[in-house]
Amino acid sequence: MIRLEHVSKCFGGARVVDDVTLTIEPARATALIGPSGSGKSTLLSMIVGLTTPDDGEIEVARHLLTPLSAEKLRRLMGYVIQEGGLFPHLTARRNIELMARETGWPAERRAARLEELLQLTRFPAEALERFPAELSGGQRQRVALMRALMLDPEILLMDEPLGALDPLIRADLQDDLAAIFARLRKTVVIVTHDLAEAGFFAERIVLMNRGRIVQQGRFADFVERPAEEFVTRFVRAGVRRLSDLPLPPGGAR
Ligand SMILES: Nc1ncnc2c1ncn2[C@@H]1O[C@H](COP(=O)(O)OP(=O)(O)OP(=O)(O)O)[C@@H](O)[C@H]1O
Repeated sequence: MIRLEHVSKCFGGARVVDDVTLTIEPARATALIGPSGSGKSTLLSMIVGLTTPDDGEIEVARHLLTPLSAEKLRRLMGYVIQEGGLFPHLTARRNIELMARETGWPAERRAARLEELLQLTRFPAEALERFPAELSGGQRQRVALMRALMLDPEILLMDEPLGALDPLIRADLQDDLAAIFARLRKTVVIVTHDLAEAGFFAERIVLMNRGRIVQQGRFADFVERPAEEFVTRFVRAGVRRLSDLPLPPGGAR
């Protein structure tokens, strides 16, 4: 479980995360949505301990996140940053194995875990020796996901993992990611600015605007009980595209 209590962050005098209190339930996916600049990435970066809040408290797996505890707690979290963040001078294999090598995993253990991940993400083994620039956008995202999952963290944080992909590859990866989330049953927080995508991946959706949470709940709550005019507008903009998406595993949206 992840718990945020009255968390705020300012950059250059602007409050980009403003008094956010939020509980993220374990073993399920939560989508963090909102327009560009609403503070989603900053919130994720604070949860993973890379950005320090100015105010408030964050607890990860019942441990208080502090500059001292951050490094240890980060081991519980796999983090996929926007655009994947792969090291361009390392092959796909080296990118994926990076943390396991640093942690001192022997070669057999790394190979066994890599094999599981290749199956999970449907990544072709023969592409492991390629560099990120030699992979397609969708393959790069699969590599970034494998890297985040290598140490089998309890929590998976993904910042716009599908943002830069063309629509067909995006739809493929949406299907695969939804299936992976359902299979792994990890605590997943996925950032998107797309309501349709949020509804596809996550039972629980948290909508942010200007650094604040304006509403949280299921997709239907946003449609049937919008908390304010902004939610209605956001839903209207998103719903036009929702009918284009396949149903998630289990059927209901
Ligand atoms: N390191 C930083 N220094 C200064 N300003 C920052 C920094 N990081 C983020 N900001 C600002 O904070 C605000 C929120 O940014 P953030 O990236 O968290 O929003 P977002 O909702 O994730 O947006 P997007 O969907 O475009 O990624 C923006 O105005 C951004 O310019």
